[in-house]
Amino acid sequence: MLETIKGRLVVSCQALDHEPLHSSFIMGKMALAAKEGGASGIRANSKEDIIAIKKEVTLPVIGIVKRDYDDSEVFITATKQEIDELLESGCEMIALDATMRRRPGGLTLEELVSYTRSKNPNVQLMADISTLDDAIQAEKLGFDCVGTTLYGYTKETDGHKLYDNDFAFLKNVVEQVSIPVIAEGNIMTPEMLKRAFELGVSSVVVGGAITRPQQITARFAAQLPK
Ligand SMILES: CC(=O)N[C@H](C=O)[C@@H](O)[C@H](O)[C@H](O)COP(=O)(O)O
Repeated sequence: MLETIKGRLVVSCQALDHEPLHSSFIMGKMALAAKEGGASGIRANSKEDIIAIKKEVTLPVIGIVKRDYDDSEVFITATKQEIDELLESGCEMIALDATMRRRPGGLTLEELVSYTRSKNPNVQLMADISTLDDAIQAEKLGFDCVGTTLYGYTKETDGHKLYDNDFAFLKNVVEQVSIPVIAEGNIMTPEMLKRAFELGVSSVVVGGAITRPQQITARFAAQLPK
């Protein structure tokens, strides 16, 4: 999958159960629309959505399962259960939280990587990181790529946006790791996508700016005359 999406756009088609477009059928059509618009890959949440998406497009899928656990802040592909669901979904790549935060049940990231590799060595692994240390650790653990997905979404990075200071964090990650870097998180415009590629990323994931109408509407509404 990494080769297929190199230099290309991945569209994240996700709507959680509290969002208006929450529906596997709708996410399938969203993926079809993204493909027609030029997407070379899809990022999707849950086995059900991935199966529905694969009925609509042949594009490769980065799969996650978002699930909250009482004993951990980790919610993206946190345990073996989510890995098993994604392996059943047929997605080409699995993305998992690769921060250093405690996982549910005390499972380590290394254990989860080994588990996944042992179950299906052909599925590529994407590390959703929030810090440079996460990225360096992910490379050491054998991830196929890192994504800046959680930058700004952890206690340590709260309040930051990927594009801050002309993508300073992204530049740092690209410089410090030798595996492909995928820019993901608050890529709001085509110009930002272009800038991310200029900084040397392998691919860019865009979600809300394309697939969350409530978010897009709010950005327009914010410009209404007072
Ligand atoms: C923090 C978190 O849960 N991010 C999720 C990761 O899968 C998605 O909700 C994002 O939409 C995706 O990362 C793309 O980012 P953006 O929607 O900003 O283009």
